[in-house]
Amino acid sequence: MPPPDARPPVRHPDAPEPGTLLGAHYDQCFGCGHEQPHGLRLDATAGEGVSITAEFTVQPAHQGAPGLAHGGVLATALDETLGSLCWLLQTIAVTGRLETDFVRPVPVGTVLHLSARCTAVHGRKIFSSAVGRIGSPDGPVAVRADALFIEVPVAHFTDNGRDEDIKAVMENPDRMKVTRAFEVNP
Ligand SMILES: CCCCCCCCCCCCCCCC(=O)SCCNC(=O)CCNC(=O)[C@H](O)C(C)(C)COP(=O)(O)OP(=O)(O)OC[C@H]1O[C@@H](n2cnc3c(N)ncnc32)[C@H](O)[C@@H]1OP(=O)(O)O
Repeated sequence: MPPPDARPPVRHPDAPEPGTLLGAHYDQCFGCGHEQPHGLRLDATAGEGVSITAEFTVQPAHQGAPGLAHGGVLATALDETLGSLCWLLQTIAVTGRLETDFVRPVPVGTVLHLSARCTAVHGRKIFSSAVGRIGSPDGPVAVRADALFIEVPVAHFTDNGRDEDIKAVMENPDRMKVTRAFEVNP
């Protein structure tokens, strides 16, 4: 829960307009990267205020039980959607805590409609919530989550990421949309 002196989130003046398809922040991201063969390839769209909508289709590679999505995959979809809120805050942040409720089983082939909103900001801490619905934006709730993201410097990635992957991004910054959008210079 946000502390009492947390402030409401403020949409950054340079945030993408509502309705803008955000695209992958990194082509190898398991959540949104289009070069990641078994990833979720989640497509997120900027909403009003500090909110996001996103969709992903559950593939056979995402199974846990036969014909059903793995819970970890569903948590990833929530995590990725919540992470996309950073575009609207124009902040670089990572998940510190993700509390997930699995409400209904999600069959393979389902289009999961996700929505996320930032609820409060306190210093480096970003509080947010998300929900995933089956089949349509008004469909039955399958999963929901509350999250705490923590703002980090770029050094979080350059100091900790595997060298060859960091080097590959530095050699071709277009592989990582974030480096362009936030004018990050690793
Ligand atoms: C070339 C490169 C370009 C890079 C361009 C950028 C790319 C952008 C990609 C983004 C990608 C997104 C993808 C999807 C989102 C993921 O999945 S991100 C991946 C999963 N997450 C992680 O790997 C994070 C691992 N954890 C950590 O590194 C560290 O624990 C953290 C989260 C950075 C926090 O460490 P810290 O900076 O030392 O902060 P710390 O002082 O401990 O905590 C700060 C505050 O947060 C609170 N806090 C911290 N953790 C927690 C927790 N788990 N529960 C409750 N409170 C907590 C603390 O109590 C503290 O509160 P206050 O005292 O200020 O009130």
